[in-house]
Amino acid sequence: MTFHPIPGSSAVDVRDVTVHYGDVLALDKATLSLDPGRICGLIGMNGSGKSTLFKAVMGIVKPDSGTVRVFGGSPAEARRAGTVGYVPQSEGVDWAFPVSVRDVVMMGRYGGLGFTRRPRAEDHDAVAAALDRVELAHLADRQIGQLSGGQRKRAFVARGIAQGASVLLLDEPFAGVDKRSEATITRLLRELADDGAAILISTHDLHALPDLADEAVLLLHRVLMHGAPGEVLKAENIALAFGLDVLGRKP
Ligand SMILES: Nc1ncnc2c1ncn2[C@@H]1O[C@H](COP(=O)(O)OP(=O)(O)OP(=O)(O)O)[C@@H](O)[C@H]1O
Repeated sequence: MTFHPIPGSSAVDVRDVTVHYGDVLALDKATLSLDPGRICGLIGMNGSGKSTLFKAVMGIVKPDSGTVRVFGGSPAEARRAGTVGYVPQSEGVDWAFPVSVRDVVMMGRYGGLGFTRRPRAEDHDAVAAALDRVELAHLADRQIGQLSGGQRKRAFVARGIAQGASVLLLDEPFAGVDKRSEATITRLLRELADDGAAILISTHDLHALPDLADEAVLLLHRVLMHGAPGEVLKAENIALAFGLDVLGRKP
């Protein structure tokens, strides 16, 4: 693979990034950087640009202006090299697709090569280890759609683990997820961060954030605020991002 990380650079560096879809402004000079070993919660209302930010970090959406760097290099190359892992929103996945849980996790091993390469012993070992880590080894042969919401998320986290991603992007990982899966995913993410991964999580679950994240970002097309979760989650700051008064005061 042709990805060459630059030592000492941030895991993710998004600088002054603007993205339009036609006339719709999705990101407006968004600036954000994230270091290895850190978990960052991304908070913003529907349509505030969270998924677009993820797509920019994956090199799938090209900014109109501004720059995105992953470990100092090109985001698309980082994704193709397996450096960036993605746990999609449930809505974005075709759950009827005829693949097993093991197949989904194996996809993390193929990178840009597609399915033309036969898995080697080391690929099988990495997949088995990742399934163990998310506590899904016993369900490896099930079709992916035959898992609960939380188990599906864990399967995609396992894909990121199997590919050895150093940047993990999770889009609403706790939506429709039972408490056990939430606890497993939270514990795993902390372990992955302790191993040096940089983790960006979009979530509407504001209560879970202080236990989950080291830092938080409020997004409303722009980055309104980036800091410690306790500070970012203050009612007046949340009100700014969501355009409402969460304390119930009259404007
Ligand atoms: N492919 C697209 N074509 C046109 N407009 C788009 C497209 N994708 C996103 N948008 C628009 O860009 C803006 C940002 O969308 P985005 O999906 O990034 O927000 P989000 O914060 O992830 O929302 P949600 O919480 O609902 O998932 C929205 O106004 C959305 O309607």
